[in-house]
Amino acid sequence: ASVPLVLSQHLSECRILTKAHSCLLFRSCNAELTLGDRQLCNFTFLGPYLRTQHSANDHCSAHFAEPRRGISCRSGVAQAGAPAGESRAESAARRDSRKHPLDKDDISTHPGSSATSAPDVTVIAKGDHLFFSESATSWESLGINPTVGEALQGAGFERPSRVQEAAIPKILEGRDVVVAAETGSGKTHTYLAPLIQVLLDGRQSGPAPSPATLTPATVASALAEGQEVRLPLWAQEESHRASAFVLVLCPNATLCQQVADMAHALKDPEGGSLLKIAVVAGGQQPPAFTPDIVVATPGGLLNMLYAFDRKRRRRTAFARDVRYVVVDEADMLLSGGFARDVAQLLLIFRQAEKDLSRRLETEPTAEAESHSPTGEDSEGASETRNERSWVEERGEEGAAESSAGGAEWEEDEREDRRRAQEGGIWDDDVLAAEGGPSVASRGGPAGASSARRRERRRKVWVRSKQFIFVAATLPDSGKMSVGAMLRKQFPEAAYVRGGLLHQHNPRLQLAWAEIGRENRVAALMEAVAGPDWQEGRLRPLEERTLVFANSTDAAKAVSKLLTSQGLSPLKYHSGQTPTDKAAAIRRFSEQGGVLVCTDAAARGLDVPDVGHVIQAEFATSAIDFLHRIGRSARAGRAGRVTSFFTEDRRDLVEAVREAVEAQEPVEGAFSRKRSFRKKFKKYGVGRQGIPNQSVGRRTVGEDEMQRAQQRF
Ligand SMILES: Nc1ncnc2c1ncn2[C@@H]1O[C@H](COP(=O)(O)OP(=O)(O)OP(=O)(O)O)[C@@H](O)[C@H]1O
Repeated sequence: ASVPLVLSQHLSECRILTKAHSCLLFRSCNAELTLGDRQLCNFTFLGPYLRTQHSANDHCSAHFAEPRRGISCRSGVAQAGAPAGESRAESAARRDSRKHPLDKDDISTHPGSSATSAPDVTVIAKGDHLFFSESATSWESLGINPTVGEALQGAGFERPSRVQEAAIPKILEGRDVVVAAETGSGKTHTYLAPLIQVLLDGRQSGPAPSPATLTPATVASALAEGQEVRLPLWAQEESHRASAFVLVLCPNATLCQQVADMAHALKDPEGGSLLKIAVVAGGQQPPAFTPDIVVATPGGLLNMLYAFDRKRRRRTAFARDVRYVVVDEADMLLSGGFARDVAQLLLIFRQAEKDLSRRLETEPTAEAESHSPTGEDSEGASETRNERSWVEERGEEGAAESSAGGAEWEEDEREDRRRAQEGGIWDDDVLAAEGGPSVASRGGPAGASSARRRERRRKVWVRSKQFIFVAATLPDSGKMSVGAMLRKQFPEAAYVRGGLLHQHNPRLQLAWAEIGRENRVAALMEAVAGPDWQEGRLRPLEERTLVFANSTDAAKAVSKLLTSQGLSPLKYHSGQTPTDKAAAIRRFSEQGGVLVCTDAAARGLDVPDVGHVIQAEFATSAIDFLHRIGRSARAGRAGRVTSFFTEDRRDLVEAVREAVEAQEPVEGAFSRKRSFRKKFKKYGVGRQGIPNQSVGRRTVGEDEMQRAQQRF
């Protein structure tokens, strides 16, 4: 069992590099570094890092003094990170010249997780369109334990997908990970499986490891080196391990429920769910139990955290106990209308980490019993786990409190939002001054003036939370792109990039047709119902069909049109209640047929065997195009797409089509929108009159039909 040891550029840090079983190594242990027969030093294994001040050369090996979990002894050959004799300036120049390897085509792993080495990026081979990993890859070989492995197999997942193969070991290492991979590649289980395992491990492991492994001295010296130190779950006090939970953020209630259902489907041998899962979306009350996984929309979560909570215990306990934060559909959640809410949440979580870090540097144990993420919860510190639970804050008591303390919480929320807006998670320099008042304890005018007195805070702190960002599209050009911001804010993150990221899936057959007002109804009906529809011979649809329109009105009009022709389409758009939307998805999954929808259904929705995606109106951006077509050909299946477009979308379609036909990423078209439409508006080209469309059968009045056509 040889484990390569990699020494970083300045030989101040060693990192154990293992492919398959890396997770098993991330236990507390002391080890020694030797050079030939000579012992160089003893060192402490801090999470994924080994730290030593000593230089070494090619013949270093690591010996673990304390066997853990069946690993008796492992050793390996060290490779110097920098060529012999290279000066600091030379190595810096070499580093700078390195391109971010997200663009590479072949499978390649770039080890190194410190800020001084190349980013760790795994790019799944471009030429390989398979969904599954090599047959030799098993869940076990990725570090998944038998409990979770059997649960995955029980859910029908015999072996990992390629994205799972690449990303699960990195997540198990406890590092921040960015997974950017094509639609339908299995990203949800990529984070669910390892995080469920880590939580189960945390619940089951025995007493906390000796505090000697993480003393203020070791922490301070590690931080003094200017490097990140991680405090993984295993290194924390048992009570904190027990209360740790996973948060998954998703853009809407449907996707929250879908993730929760996927987690629920992983069963223990008795048929029960492995963990307790709660969905927090919309105006829902917090769950009546203490969940292990919370799947939430940003707005729903903020509502829960800021309402009915006079003593702020819920927010404090939540920020302290959330140890794993997954941002699904990260490009959407970190930009546009969601950005403010998500930045505010991430700011609270990172502030909790920093406050804990401060305590670790001064207090004598691995985690101070009384640590308080936002520095405001002194009374909560001595409470037991159940008493501290954020769930306890729900219910009538909270509702009664709301009228008394409402203004205060609103003040808190305003302040947190202001900070998030000012720069928040995207600008560390505005984070709290060392030793200064906490985020949430600032408020009102006093808070504003203390904010002005903020000092520059050191950027290195003990990391106790793990952040995972997941996306099927990740715009990465320009300083303000989500990709660039993630690189800046999470410089140590490992990346996994799908081979077909931002590309059309070759298992999808694409058809394109420019339509005008005169032929659009016929074209749509033929695409949905087949060429015989004019003769009134409507056959039952053989494949699940999704029809996209660009607005709720257009979706209603298309739906009416299809109904008028004898079809019974289901609908999914933002004009419906959450219950109606959930019912539509359920029926579509169970019975098939046609679902007419807006982009509300474009992202993340996983309905098995959608055979045909029709764009009755072409997407307004290349990103939406990728998400829409990604509802088909999921998990290695095939599918087809019919895209209708009108003249005003011609340039966007051309840009997308060119990339698709060249089998290249469509990134170049990401910024193209409705330039033709804008031109039309600008130069005053009016709408054409709408000629009567002769359709095969009419069950609605002529006027109504005309209105429907006009909107579509
Ligand atoms: N290892 C596996 N074996 C078989 N099926 C799998 C496996 N992993 C995931 N799947 C299935 O693949 C489908 C797509 O998975 P998932 O929804 O996680 O994709 P995704 O990458 O998140 O897509 P999107 O970007 O569109 O959200 C799901 O039906 C899921 O159950």
